[in-house]
Amino acid sequence: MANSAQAQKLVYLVTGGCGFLGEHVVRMLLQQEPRLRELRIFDLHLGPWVDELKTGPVQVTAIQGDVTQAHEVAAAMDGAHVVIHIAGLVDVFGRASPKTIHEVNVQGTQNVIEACVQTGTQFLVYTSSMEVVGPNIKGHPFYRGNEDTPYEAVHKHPYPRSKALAERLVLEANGRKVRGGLPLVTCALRPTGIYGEGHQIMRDFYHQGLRLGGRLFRAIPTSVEHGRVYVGNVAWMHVLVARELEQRAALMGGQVYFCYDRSPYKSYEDFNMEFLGPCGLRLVGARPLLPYWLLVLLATLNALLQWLLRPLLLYAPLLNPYTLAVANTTFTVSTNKAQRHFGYEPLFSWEDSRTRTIRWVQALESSAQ
Ligand SMILES: NC(=O)c1ccc[n+]([C@@H]2O[C@H](COP(=O)([O-])OP(=O)(O)OC[C@H]3O[C@@H](n4cnc5c(N)ncnc54)[C@H](O)[C@@H]3O)[C@@H](O)[C@H]2O)c1
Ligand SMILES: CC(C)[C@@H](O)CC[C@@H](C)[C@H]1CC[C@H]2[C@@H]3[C@H](O)C=C4C[C@@H](O)CC[C@]4(C)[C@H]3CC[C@]12C
Repeated sequence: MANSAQAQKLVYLVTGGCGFLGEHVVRMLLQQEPRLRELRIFDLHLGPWVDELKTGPVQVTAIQGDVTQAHEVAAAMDGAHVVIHIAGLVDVFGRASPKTIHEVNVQGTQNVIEACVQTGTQFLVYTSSMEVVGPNIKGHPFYRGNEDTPYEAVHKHPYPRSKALAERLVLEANGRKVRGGLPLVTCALRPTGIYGEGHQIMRDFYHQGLRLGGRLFRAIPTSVEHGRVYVGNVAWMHVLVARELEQRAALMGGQVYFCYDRSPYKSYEDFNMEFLGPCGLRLVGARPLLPYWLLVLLATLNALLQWLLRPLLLYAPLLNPYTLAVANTTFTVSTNKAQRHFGYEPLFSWEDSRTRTIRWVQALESSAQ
């Protein structure tokens, strides 16, 4: 989109801008936000691709930093009009300690909020998660619910707990006075399971299938629906919210929005096969090949092994008691709150999202050969 000089006046800060979702948000901002003068990409691990972005009309500033370090966040925030806070430890596999997950996801978010107040940044978009809601520890299904659907959100696992605490901090900060006396306007976006180019778990499933002779073995009943949303549509919703938050502060401030598109409702495994099937993998079994009690036993053994091996090496398989429980609990959303509040419509159709993801997996195939 042509950037006229007078329109380019805003400075955006994206934390976690080099991650799976972050990279898509960064690229979407450069394509779709004409008011951008400077885009600051703040991440613990900067990607080499960031340098390629520095040739355009928008000033792209890569900042290697840690959201747990308040002074680093404040320095990156100084002069920014909007912050999109994506950085987080997405760990349900026991790779990081509960303390570290809390430090990054909760304290890191608090540092972002305080940096907004100190520096005068007035608009904060937070990437929350469906897991703030559920599935809960009781395994209650959430069937095509929306932002107002009653549900007992009870968490024990460090990751969902941290996302729920962080989201609450963000929503409670809405209306606080920032430097200069204006109110902080915040909102939180809750993606369900994101898929698309760069999704590490999809990559893991693909490589697992290659190792097993092109086969994956069904573990989850086909009847269990799991909400999924294409990364490009999640990125688009972030861009749109960041753009509309100023004009619609009274309506959007302090609100949560599920991220959704027209991706079909399926079991987690059947949904993955939409992309892995065309790339030569086969899902064996019309129903789970093992009884649920045996899967629970195997998941528990994995957790025990992880604990025993931790002093020697990191053993973090996909199957553990938490991932099995989540995979086995229906959690889908059906809402139009984002459309009603700020005119969101998915930018990518299901067919386009599927094609783009298949092409990405196929590229993995060629790089694996
Ligand atoms: N992937 C999903 O299915 C999904 C679904 C819902 C919500 N989310 C949320 O979206 C956000 C991004 O998730 P993702 O899947 O892109 O994960 P990711 O791990 O690919 O990206 C996270 C990014 O944050 C950075 N980061 C981690 N710790 C940091 C720190 N201390 N300081 C600065 N940067 C740090 C990482 O380097 C990485 O680039 C997370 O907040 C996650 O909770 C993800
Ligand atoms: C080994 C089998 C049981 C296999 O089917 C396990 C799948 C399991 C690894 C995934 C099933 C559901 C996923 C989670 C869901 O998509 C939502 C999430 C919220 C987001 O904030 C972070 C990622 C995740 C927790 C996601 C992680 C993988 C699953 C548990």
